[in-house]
Amino acid sequence: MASRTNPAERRDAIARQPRARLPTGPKLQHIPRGAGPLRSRLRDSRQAGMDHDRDTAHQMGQLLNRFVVGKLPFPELTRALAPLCRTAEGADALDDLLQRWIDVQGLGVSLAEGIRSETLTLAAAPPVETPASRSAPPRNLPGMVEDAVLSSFVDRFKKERSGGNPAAKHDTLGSALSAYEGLRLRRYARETTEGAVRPPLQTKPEAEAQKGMVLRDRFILENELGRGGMGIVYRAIDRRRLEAGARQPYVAIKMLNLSFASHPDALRALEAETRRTQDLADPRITTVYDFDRDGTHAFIVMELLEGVGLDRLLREEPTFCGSEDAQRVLRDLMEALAFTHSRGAIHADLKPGNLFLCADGRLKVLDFGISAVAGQNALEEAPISGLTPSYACPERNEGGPPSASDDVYALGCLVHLLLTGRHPYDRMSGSEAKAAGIAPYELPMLPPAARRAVNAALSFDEAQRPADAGAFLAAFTAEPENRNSLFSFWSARKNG
Ligand SMILES: Nc1ncnc2c1ncn2[C@@H]1O[C@H](COP(=O)(O)OP(=O)(O)OP(=O)(O)O)[C@@H](O)[C@H]1O
Repeated sequence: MASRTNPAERRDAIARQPRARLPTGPKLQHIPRGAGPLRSRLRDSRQAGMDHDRDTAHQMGQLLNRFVVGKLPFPELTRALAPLCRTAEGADALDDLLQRWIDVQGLGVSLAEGIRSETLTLAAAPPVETPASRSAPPRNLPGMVEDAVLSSFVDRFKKERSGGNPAAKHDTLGSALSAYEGLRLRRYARETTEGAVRPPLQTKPEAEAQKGMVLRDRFILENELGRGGMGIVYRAIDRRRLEAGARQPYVAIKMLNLSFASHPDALRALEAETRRTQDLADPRITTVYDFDRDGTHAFIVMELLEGVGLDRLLREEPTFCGSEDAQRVLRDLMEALAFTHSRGAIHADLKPGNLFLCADGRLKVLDFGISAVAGQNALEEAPISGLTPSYACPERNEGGPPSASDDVYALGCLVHLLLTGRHPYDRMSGSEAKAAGIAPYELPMLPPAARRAVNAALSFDEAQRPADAGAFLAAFTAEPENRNSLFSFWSARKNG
């Protein structure tokens, strides 16, 4: 096996690369409007002894404080800060204040940048003259009404859900959303016949999620972590946690594609699924805190993971495959799946992209059960990506409902990938591999029982596969050398 020096360190380095870290270096200086990112600026133009107007700084501090505790929305914060930043001293004071919040309060750099750039842009604009326009919200009225109506549906739904029959409650939300969608359609139809331009029904460009956006007056989107088939994942500050003095005020928010807003069935099923995931209290399963809506935005709030996705890790560090860390990932995955299958929960889209290696070496499984929703007949039109063909068994490729045995097939693929770096069927989908009549590669490093278990897991015939991950784990660890320590045979063979 290729020699590897400190894989954990290299992994940590990969995990660290793209992440915005809070600056620990020297303080930042004021630079002219429109110049580069906050953290990259130097302070060499700051005059020694230069002091900001104390009142201005105090006023700014109060505004920022109210924003962070959720009493002042982002647009109002920047509108209130802008007049204070029309002079170079004012802009300097804002920089100092933001820097202090970054250093002392843990305010995210990108959020600080967002506040700064929006404030300075507003400050550069000609002063607004009329009181009416000063207080006017930036958004159009129909959009606000729509957001308010949709929010009220969800609020009512949540209230009802907390005391009654779950089926009836879901129906309430579904029918309310459908009725509202119908009303919108009729309104647009009327406007069109009256000669007005028909706006798009599902997506409003101004409603796209972006950093700095505040959801439910609580979650502030800080920066994008990545994109998937269902939407965009953001790192966000949870003001409630911040107010409560939580050590970790950050969460991850998956903003679902805007098209979800017009699929009440999909939303309902997804919400039910995320609630089920909340019951899977297992440290290896990513914790889902909530499913919520704000206006046309539907989103899932999860624990924020620090580390690296396995898909990226395998791309950037191929020598990870076969390492003892990779074996540990496999063991954790097998045990996590055995646990969830024993609770009747299936994943239905296991793949490297849904496995996350935390900075402390722990495995976390993402998106549990979400893809299973896509398999339900009622959701044929749902905007959910569903499954990943090269990790899906033939019957699932052919549209069959998800089952624990699908996860076992994907697990077989992941054993190959993590031990050898190769997909057992050269990334073909289950159906393609079956049609081609090929067999999986051999895994000579495994003891015979474990090898048989993996081959059975990769069978194209569902009846030949272990029924669930518990059965797979039992077969995989059938030999005594495996049973004590799942992969002790590996180091024994390496050293032998
Ligand atoms: N809770 C989280 N904490 C930190 N990063 C996350 C979290 N959830 C997802 N991510 C990251 O966000 C990115 C997008 O995740 P997402 O689950 O949407 O993508 P995916 O699984 O590749 O897509 P698909 O929905 O098509 O399966 C990935 O890089 C993932 O590692």
